[in-house]
Amino acid sequence: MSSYLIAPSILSADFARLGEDVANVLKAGADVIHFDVMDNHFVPNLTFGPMICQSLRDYGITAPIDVHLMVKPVDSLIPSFAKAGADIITFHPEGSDHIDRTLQLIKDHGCKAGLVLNPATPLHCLDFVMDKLDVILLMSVNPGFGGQSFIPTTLDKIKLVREKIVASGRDIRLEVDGGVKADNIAEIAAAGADMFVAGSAIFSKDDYQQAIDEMRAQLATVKQ
Ligand SMILES: O=C(CO)[C@H](O)[C@H](O)COP(=O)(O)O
Ligand SMILES: [Fe+2]
Repeated sequence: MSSYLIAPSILSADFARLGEDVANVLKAGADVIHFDVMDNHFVPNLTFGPMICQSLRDYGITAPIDVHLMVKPVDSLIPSFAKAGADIITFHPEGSDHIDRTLQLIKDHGCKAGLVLNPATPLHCLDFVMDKLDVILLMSVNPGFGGQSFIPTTLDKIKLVREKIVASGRDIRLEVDGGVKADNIAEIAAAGADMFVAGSAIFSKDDYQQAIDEMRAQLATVKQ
């Protein structure tokens, strides 16, 4: 399996000084910036769009930006996020009328593409698009808010998705989002995840580096 990636979710960052906060979390050792886009329709909350992504690039953020689209419909936002500097774009199958077409649209715009499955969304929608997936994101909370508790049944789901990825023979990231903390990250990795979104567990701490170091120390205990 490839190396572990830690992706702080800026949902819990300080929006009044976002560029500085993102730069600080990267300096503290984050690998990827997770960018939660909510539309107050697909999920009951409203966040930010492509202009903010572009602002982070203009501020000088060069790290990969992982855009998690919790919107419906999804297609019309993809070209603007690609233009604004997204590297990875993931969406929920419920947000697209034509999942294969949306994945292709993301790839045609030069980004890595992924599907996001809510805790109760079954795995079958992955079956005929594995060849187009760069990332599979499993939600370990119901989407819409940071600071929720990890739903334990996600661990079995991670194991099943890891089996599917191995069977596909492809290099697909298995990302987990929601309630990830230093005290459960090892268990999540042992189940088969290799990319970890953490919002409140990092941004609520005064010392981001200590929070990320603790997660990496836990990951180092996992047998691969
Ligand atoms: O997609 C999300 C919520 O819909 C967020 O990425 C996620 O909840 C991160 O926050 P936390 O680590 O605090 O749970
Ligand atoms: Fe997210």
